[in-house]
Amino acid sequence: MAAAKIAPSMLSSDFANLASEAERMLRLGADWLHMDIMDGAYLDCHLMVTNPSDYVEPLGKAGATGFTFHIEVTRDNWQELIQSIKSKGMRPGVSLRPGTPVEEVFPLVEAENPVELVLVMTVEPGFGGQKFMPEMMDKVRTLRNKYPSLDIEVDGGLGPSTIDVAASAGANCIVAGSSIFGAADPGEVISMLRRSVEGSQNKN
Ligand SMILES: O=C(CO)[C@@H](O)[C@H](O)COP(=O)(O)O
Repeated sequence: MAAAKIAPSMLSSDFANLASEAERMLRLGADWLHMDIMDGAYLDCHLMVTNPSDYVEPLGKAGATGFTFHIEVTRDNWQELIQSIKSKGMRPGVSLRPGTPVEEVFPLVEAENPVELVLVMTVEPGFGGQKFMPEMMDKVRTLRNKYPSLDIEVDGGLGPSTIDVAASAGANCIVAGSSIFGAADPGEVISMLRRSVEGSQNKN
């Protein structure tokens, strides 16, 4: 079973106090800190850059543990990219925009040198505070049925009112920005997201 991972999106944090915001989230129980990286050229990319391979070395040096690129910009070079991400000691992941069919990521999960996480975007990438797209749950269900132990992440509009739908579809890694950073008690939201994922897993 893929373990629950709650990842506050630092895009919603106070950028003037990034270090203390990161420490606060970890203290409140976050598993990962979700960082969105964009160069302004390819705003639909989650590692929102035209050439994700340019960022492997610097992110590896900076101590990143996970590197998730978008399938839409790597259709021709994902094999080399996965290889180089792993060579820097990071976990490779692939993300897909709402309009991209889920089948496009199957080869990357089934490759000899596979990705270890699939990030299903539940909003168009770009900024926090957008509305969750429940229709993306078909992708999550398809992935969970096909790959029982895969890390499946969802990002965009996740919070107390949408988590049960995502968790019951099979998502185990939850990125949440405004619902955590905007809450009176962010620690309680982190715990609540985790309870929902673990509760859904225990039912199955
Ligand atoms: O990648 C993105 C947006 O592109 C996300 O990580 C958002 O930052 C999530 O924010 P909320 O929808 O949870 O407010």
